Amino acid sequence: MKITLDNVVKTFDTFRAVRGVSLEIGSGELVALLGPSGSGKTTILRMVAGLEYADGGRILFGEQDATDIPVRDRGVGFVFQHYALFPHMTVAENIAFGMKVSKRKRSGAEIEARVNDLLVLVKLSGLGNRFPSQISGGQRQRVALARSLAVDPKVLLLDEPFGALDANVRRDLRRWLREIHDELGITTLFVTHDQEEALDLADRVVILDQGKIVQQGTPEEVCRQPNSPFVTRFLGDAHRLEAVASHGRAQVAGGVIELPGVEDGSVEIFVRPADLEWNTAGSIPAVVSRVIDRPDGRRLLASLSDGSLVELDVPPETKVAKGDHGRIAVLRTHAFPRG
Ligand SMILES: Nc1ncnc2c1ncn2[C@@H]1O[C@H](COP(=O)(O)OP(=O)(O)OP(=O)(O)O)[C@@H](O)[C@H]1O
Repeated sequence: MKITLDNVVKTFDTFRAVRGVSLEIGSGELVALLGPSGSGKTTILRMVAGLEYADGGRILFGEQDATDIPVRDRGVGFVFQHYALFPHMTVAENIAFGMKVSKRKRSGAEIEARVNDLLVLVKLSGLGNRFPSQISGGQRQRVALARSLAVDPKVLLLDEPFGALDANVRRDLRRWLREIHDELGITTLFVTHDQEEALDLADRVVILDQGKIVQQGTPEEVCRQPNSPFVTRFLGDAHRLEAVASHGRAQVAGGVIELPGVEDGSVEIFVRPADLEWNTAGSIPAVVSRVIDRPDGRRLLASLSDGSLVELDVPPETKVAKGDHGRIAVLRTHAFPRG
């Protein structure tokens, strides 16, 4: 089922939470809405679900205006971070609930078979008789997903479904969600404020700020070609330098940064830790002010001659210590004219 948002607006009292959002989610696509707190992600999801009404623009399910489709007929499945399971029902009863109250009547045997299939799908076979208090947080979210899938939704809406879980469980669950999505092919809209989660999971990432879409594209497109300082910073650690570009290069902190294709004038330049190399042939002099060891390498905090501090990653075997003098090579940058 394709979903189209056409210039959708939502105002709470006088506050405009969603300011003219246009977006198409293709049939079978997995799209992440990514943005800081308060950027309007949940409000958009709730409007697609029919839990909130847009006061401007249109939302289409396929070719049909969603306002003409009652909420229960939209074929939408939800999983929310705090959408608790019914505590007095077993896992199997929780999954069966939607089928029992659905307009479409199913026999007891049919429901039981479907619950068993879903338990296999979410890798919880054998746990159907447990109560929610007897399983882990990650398992509960898998039950919540199984419950939402039970009624064969055409669209799946997920609002920070793994938000309350620890980092390792989150990573496992999002890989698993991606596998389930690939198997079932349900059109999915996923809300998160976690960049890594969106980039890891989605076919397409839609970045929101203050109720507006500021960029959308594949994870590769938004990472490699962020279109603004906001997106560059929001997607990950980035150090900001101010400089004046001239003939495709700029003087920065006692060195030179190449800026191919950048127009002459005042620019802000962003560099990520992986964009920099600790290299005797580098152009920018620096002094190591701290070394942080990590499982996959070492992160250096290096001070530049202008007093700023940049972070860069070096291989784990690199011999470097606090106070060492060296040079930094800049491998790539994101530069924007200063308005
Ligand atoms: N029912 C409401 N009444 C008034 N204001 C609301 C209501 N719901 C949301 N808002 C406001 O609309 C803005 C967008 O909220 P929304 O929950 O959509 O943001 P979000 O991007 O999902 O944020 P978060 O990541 O914190 O959940 C916020 O400023 C919020 O305070």
